Amino acid sequence: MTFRILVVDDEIEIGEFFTFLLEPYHYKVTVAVNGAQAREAFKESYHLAIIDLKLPDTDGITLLRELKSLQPDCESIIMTGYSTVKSAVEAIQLGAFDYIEKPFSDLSELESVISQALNRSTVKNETFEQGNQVLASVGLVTGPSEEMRRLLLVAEKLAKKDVTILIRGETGTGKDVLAHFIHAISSRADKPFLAVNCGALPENLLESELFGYEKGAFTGASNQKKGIFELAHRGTLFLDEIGDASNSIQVKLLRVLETGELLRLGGQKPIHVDVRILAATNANLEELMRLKRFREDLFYRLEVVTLTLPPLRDRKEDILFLTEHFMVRHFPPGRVPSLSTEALNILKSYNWPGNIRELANMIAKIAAVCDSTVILPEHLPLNISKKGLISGTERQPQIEPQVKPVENLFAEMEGKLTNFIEAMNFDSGFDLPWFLENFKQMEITATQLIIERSLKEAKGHYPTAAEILKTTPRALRYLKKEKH
Ligand SMILES: Nc1ncnc2c1ncn2[C@@H]1O[C@H](COP(=O)(O)OP(=O)(O)OP(=O)(O)O)[C@@H](O)[C@H]1O
Repeated sequence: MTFRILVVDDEIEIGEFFTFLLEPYHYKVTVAVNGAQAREAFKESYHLAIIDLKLPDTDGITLLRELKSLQPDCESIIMTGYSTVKSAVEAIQLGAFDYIEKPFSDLSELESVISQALNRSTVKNETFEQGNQVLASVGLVTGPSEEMRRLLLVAEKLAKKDVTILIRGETGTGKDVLAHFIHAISSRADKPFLAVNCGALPENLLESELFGYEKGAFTGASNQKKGIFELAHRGTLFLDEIGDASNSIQVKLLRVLETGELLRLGGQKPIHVDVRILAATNANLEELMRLKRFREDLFYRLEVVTLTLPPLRDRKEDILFLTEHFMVRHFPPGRVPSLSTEALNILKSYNWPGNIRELANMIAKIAAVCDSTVILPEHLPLNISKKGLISGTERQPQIEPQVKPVENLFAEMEGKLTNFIEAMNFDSGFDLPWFLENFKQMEITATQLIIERSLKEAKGHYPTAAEILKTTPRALRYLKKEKH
């Protein structure tokens, strides 16, 4: 079979190059040097189109769209330079098979991408198989949600490219598991994957954790220690909660990202590191940049490509799948219950501020107390069944709240707390009484903040404030005095 290939690039040499590269395979290569010629060429049918993103009279994305609508079976590969990687990702989302970066440094890789694209129907299944196995090995479950499927497809393509990826999404949407997936499917899979939570450690500890230190760099530095960047050499480093990194850490991170070199604390000699960076955040980095709390230069370095995980409330079709997965995980084997339609409907109408983490925790709690063979609405926690039922039975459209519901606070705090506690060092013990005492202090602070807020709303009028807080003026005065 003779494959017909269309190459669209304004550099004549590129067209000549592909003709030279592909003719020995007896492929028929047609070259177009601009959009007009490409559109003329679209009158013929092709098995594959290799399209440059930047063209004098149009752009590759527009051509790709037109080609997809005229010849849906024609595969496409996008050619891009470093500055246009973002558009290449958009092309993959539009259904392009892959993107290749110019200048071409590895001809065998180029040939391999082309032959994979030409054999897509068979290769597609293999890639999917591989993707599925890796998904299972990192514990990433997904259901029929089209948005997740597309995101994972793009993640899988990008995983192989070594580009820096910024993973965004609300707390508990699976940023951490997605980072594991990207590493596990990348060419670095057999090298280390190390993660550091930029919000969990005080600045000086984070700095020595990331960059290491030389002997004598500070009191207590009795030995030289490698930082996590060095330990992740040739592997992947996952910078979680990047929005929480201090300014000085941001400056140092930027230096490593720009130069590929770091200095240990107290060190003089730059150390070269080859690390693929994945970063994650649930913070509004644009807002942090506006407030000058996040550096723009670091932001643009990190978000070469952004993958945004949808909140669970926007992928309700996955709820059944995820719930069943967590039931299998948390219930004893042979005693995994089924989920009643009523309970499922409630889960689908709840808005899941803590996303998949909240769903997983809920199932774990049910598993601890319930030995029914069917999960019914009464087995669900009250806060979920009440909210779910209201929006479910009244069939109200799910309107995104303009103001944050208090459940979001708890879900976000639980997320932070889980990450923080996972990152803590228990080597020298843990002072639980001190910890609990501080926690009580937090309760006092929260109470005062809420009282102040309600008094502000009530313009200082205690009875109104008490009404807002569903308490009595007397109790309010008492709390205000007592908890100071
Ligand atoms: N697609 C998924 N399949 C199975 N489990 C998942 C999935 N996504 C998330 N989880 C589970 O939900 C919990 C939270 O996931 P993860 O830590 O990746 O979220 P996150 O977005 O990084 O949260 P945070 O912003 O709070 O750090 C974990 O227990 C994880 O195993």
